[in-house]
Amino acid sequence: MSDSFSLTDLEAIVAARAAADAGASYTRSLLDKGIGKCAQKLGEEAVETVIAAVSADREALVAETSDLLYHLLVVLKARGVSLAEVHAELARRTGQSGLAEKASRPAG
Ligand SMILES: N=c1c2ncn([C@@H]3O[C@H](COP(=O)(O)OP(=O)(O)OP(=O)(O)O)[C@@H](O)[C@H]3O)c2ncn1[C@@H]1O[C@H](COP(=O)(O)O)[C@@H](O)[C@H]1O
Repeated sequence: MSDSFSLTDLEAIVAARAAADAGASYTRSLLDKGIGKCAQKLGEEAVETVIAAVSADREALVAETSDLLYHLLVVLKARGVSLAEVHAELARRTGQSGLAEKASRPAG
């Protein structure tokens, strides 16, 4: 399973669990607390990922990145944004260097 498991699979799990009973699902209980709590958890996991990266703890970095991606998908679900929209934006950006994009921005 892990070989083919993707963020799209996790997005589908989050969507299914959003319709579950809050007592049986962390996802549903988090969504019930509102976008503020979902976003707070995302921020916490981002900080924990940064700490794992800086401390060069490879195992922790994998674990914290997994928490971060899960909580990102919960926030996207809370805001009704699909992973397909994110994929489309990433695809739109391919072919342009990040440096070229930065240079094309208005000064300021
Ligand atoms: N990938 C995850 C995942 N990653 C992290 N977490 C949970 O995120 C929570 C946050 O971690 P913390 O250490 O901050 O926990 P905490 O202090 O208890 O959290 P809060 O009380 O602050 O919310 C933990 O309870 C983790 O279990 C996840 N919960 C669910 N999933 C996926 O979602 C699926 C559905 O889960 P349920 O919605 O619970 O059925 C699971 O099978 C997984 O595939």
